[in-house]
Amino acid sequence: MLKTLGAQVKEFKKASVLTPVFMILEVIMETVIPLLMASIIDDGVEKGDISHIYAVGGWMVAAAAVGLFAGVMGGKFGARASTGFARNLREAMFENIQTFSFANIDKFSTAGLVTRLTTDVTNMQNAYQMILRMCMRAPASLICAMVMAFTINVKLASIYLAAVILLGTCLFFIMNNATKYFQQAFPKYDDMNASVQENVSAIRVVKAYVREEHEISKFHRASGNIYKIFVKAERNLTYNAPLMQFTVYGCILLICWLGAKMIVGTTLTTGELMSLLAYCMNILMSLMMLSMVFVMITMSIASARRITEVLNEKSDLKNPEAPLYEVKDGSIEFRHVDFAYNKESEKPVLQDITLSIRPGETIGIIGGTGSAKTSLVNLISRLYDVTSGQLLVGGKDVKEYDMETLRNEVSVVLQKNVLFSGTILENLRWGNKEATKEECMEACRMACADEFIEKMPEGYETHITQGGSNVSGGQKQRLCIARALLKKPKILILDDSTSAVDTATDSKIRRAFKEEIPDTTKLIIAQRISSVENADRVIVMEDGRIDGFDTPQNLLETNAIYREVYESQTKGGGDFDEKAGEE
Ligand SMILES: Nc1ncnc2c1ncn2[C@@H]1O[C@H](COP(=O)(O)OP(=O)(O)OP(=O)(O)O)[C@@H](O)[C@H]1O
Repeated sequence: MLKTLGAQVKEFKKASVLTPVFMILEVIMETVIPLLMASIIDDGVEKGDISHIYAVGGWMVAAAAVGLFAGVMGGKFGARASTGFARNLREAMFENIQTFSFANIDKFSTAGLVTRLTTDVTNMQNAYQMILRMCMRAPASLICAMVMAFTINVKLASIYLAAVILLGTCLFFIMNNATKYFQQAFPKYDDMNASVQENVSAIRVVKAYVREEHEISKFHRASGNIYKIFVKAERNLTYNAPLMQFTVYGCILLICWLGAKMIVGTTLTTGELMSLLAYCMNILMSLMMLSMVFVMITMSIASARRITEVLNEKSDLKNPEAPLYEVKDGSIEFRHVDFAYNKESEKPVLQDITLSIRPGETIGIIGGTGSAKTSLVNLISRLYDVTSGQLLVGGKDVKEYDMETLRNEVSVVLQKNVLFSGTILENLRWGNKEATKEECMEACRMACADEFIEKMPEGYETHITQGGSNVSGGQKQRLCIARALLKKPKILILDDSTSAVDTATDSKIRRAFKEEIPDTTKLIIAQRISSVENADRVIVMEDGRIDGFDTPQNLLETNAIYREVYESQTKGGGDFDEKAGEE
């Protein structure tokens, strides 16, 4: 953990070293000042020596100025190192997250990653700043003040020692108890962020189902859990300040009482008594600082652990050592492929899949909900790896390709497609940043997106809001298809990507594919039989297995599921699940 986090501080090594150095310099000045003050009182004020007051007073001002300078510089370097550390952590985490496979993301959950990138990093930033500024300063100040107190008067200094031991022990138990609660708060932040994220991304569904009250109470629960934890933690911390004050005043009273007696007995001077009182404050302030550092460190351990988990997470999809950078063609072959999301699960989602697809073929894939159609196509671009068996693209195992090369050749229009905030043109160029406007328009024409884009007042410069909420479902799907086409892939996968497009436009798109990208292998997952009936062959999926793989005409004669769905949809117009479920 330390090695991983240490790598992110390297850049700020100088600032990380200079901060404690300046803080110690500040402590030295803080220790010297009461001594000078004692000299002013004993040798200047009491003896009426004005020149001594001026001379020592000058040194005192100089020491205070050096202390001020050291404090400011320490603060400045500390802030630079801690904010830089936080920036590096955020960026390193974000970069590593970009390498994550779907399985890695599933492991952490999106909300969990957001909390780690925000709350946990801020926590580490505060802790690091505190550590740099206080970790050396507080013990140094405590030790210096204690040594000075003992040099002045052993008897009175022993009172400090007793107070430090007593107060230190109390603070340790209080802070330890509070920290326990602080550590519990982070997983609760994950829950709250998950609730916010889910609500915001599904706000339309929430409104459509009038579930605002339900969502509010769900959020209140998540937020309330954090509140409860903090109340418990803070309840512990409320003892700190009164306990400190009580000890400080107690010590001052005792020192004044005993000190006054000693002054009368001439075993102590007034100046020494004043320095002792100043050291009393230094000692107790250092204790307070140490207890805060203790809380920050223990709290940050939980965050550090959560951040390190993300930084050390390696994508379970590895690029081969000597990768292939060229995919020969769009042929696909599954050889006895099994696949499970959870390796420990008893039954794989895909079982013994064996099939072969020729380059340029149009393959329809149909099957009931959960029959593993998406899981099947996700393996082709290595969004997940097969659990057993082998998957070949262009005659080579997908694991032999450079991942970027493979994914550039396999274009997937996901079921849950996403548009980003930006113009239509910018969104299209996500598929290929080099694409000219003409190429974008050509792709839109093929995806039948040109008609509605040209009707928009700003055409291709129309701004899309986040998530594509200002375009209709069908328009969004067509834009996503155009974006996928711009990659000019050897394999194009449409995962239920025309479900919101009317049947006439759907067939127009498929015709354009056949005529204009004949060499591209097309895999079309669909619920509508009309979307696959002109395919070269159709895969019928049933419960993670292939129930049939043939031309639509042959399937009509040989495959009961296909025939039933065909008949029900052409005669009755129902969808796949309704009819398959009636079997
Ligand atoms: N990320 C995941 N983690 C664990 N299980 C998953 C995951 N995604 C899908 N599954 C499970 O795998 C099975 C197949 O899901 P898949 O999405 O491949 O089916 P599908 O045929 O595409 O369904 P649909 O037509 O509804 O999209 C389902 O039982 C589903 O619960």
